[in-house]
Amino acid sequence: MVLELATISVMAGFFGFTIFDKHAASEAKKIQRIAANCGLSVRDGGKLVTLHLLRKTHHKWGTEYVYRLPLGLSFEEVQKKQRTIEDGLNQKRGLLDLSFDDLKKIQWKHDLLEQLKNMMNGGMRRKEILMNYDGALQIQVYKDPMPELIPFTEHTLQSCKGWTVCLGESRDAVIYHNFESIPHMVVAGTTRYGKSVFLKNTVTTLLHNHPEYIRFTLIDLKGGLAFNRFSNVSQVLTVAKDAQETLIALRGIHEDIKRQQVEFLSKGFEDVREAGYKHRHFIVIDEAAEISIQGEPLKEIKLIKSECEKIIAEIARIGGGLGYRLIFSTQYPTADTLPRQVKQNCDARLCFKLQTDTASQVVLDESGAEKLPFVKGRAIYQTDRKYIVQTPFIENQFIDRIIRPYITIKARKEEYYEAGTAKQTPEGRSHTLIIEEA
Ligand SMILES: Nc1ncnc2c1ncn2[C@@H]1O[C@H](COP(=O)(O)OP(=O)(O)OP(=O)(O)O)[C@@H](O)[C@H]1O
Repeated sequence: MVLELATISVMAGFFGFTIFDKHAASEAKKIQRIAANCGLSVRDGGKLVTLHLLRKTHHKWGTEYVYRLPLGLSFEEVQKKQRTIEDGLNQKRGLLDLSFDDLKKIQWKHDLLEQLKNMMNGGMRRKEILMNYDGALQIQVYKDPMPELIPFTEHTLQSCKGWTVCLGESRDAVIYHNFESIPHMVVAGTTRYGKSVFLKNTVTTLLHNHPEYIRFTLIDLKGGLAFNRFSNVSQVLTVAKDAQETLIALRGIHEDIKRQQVEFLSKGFEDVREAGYKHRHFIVIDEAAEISIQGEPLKEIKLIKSECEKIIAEIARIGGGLGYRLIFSTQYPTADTLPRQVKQNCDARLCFKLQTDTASQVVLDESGAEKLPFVKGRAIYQTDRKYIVQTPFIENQFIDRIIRPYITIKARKEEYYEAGTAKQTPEGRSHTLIIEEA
């Protein structure tokens, strides 16, 4: 350390300045300067005013700056410039801009000039920022970027208590979602950013932790590939691969919900907890846009999809208290593919990178998901609070090892769920796919 400090001083002398120059622009001022330069200012009494620093707090992860916004400037406008502020903070215009933290990252045995040059170009460990607003603008500047890969391990599995699943690591904590507190979830994100992997994390965790009480209906409208490995798990009632199979499965669930509702009413139970029911039925839909009626040219399929949408909305609306859990995943979030009733009743949202601010608004009611970095597994988890998480990556071999004890070779699902013919379901129900115009 002494040697390092000495080297810094020698270098400082070499470059003809003092690194810890108290006149060096502070990060707080730099943010104000960037804000003013990129138009985050308003004219007030003939003067241009921008963010006004209220306080700053140092944390072990970095620094939080709290600013007052001038009247006439909204948080939304500031959010649009998040990337500009982040880029500005990572730009080193001169050695004066290097902080002590930057210098601590230097590897003294390697080419110093090369590393300094790299730092000046914003290279090495890039700083990231997160913005929030609660009457004042909070900008958290993180010293280090988040990890880009968090493996899903035995420890991840063991750490999930009750009906929780691990959503990943945020800046300073491991974040879990509890399906007992918030029964339904929307998962959204552009293709190849981690939705299916998260759904597999969830199914594996819940199966491992509650094999005696869990039931799954897996609706895999991307060809059945993602959930195929779960199809012979005895707790999986069906893996539906198209609109017809989905409707048959959903009708069965709908009948159960209605029956259970009547039973609860007659017995005076408010919900599953009061009734002491330990079973939970998870309905996981991967690529829900495939059952949206929007753009469906075939009349018969349109009727099927329309009924699917109605039942899904009903599950979201009344299923929670009866032990049903909906996970609704889509890569195309629009007002059509994410029905209002589903959105309103899904109080948890996990949103991977999206392409546009509009798509982010549909899922989160605010922009932000389009600004996530191009990192697979990076997502915004939103309930009444908001976190940025790196979701754990689960290997297929790991899943196979965990689910092996629950696999039974069942008769092919088509025997139960053949479209157009009445057959017995694994639960002994009889279903005929008759489509009627509403
Ligand atoms: N949490 C993660 N951490 C690191 N890499 C991940 C993570 N999740 C996914 N990936 C990588 O991204 C790839 C695509 O992930 P996934 O299949 O989950 O995407 P998706 O969002 O479901 O895409 P699509 O909508 O096209 O099906 C994976 O094969 C894996 O390589």
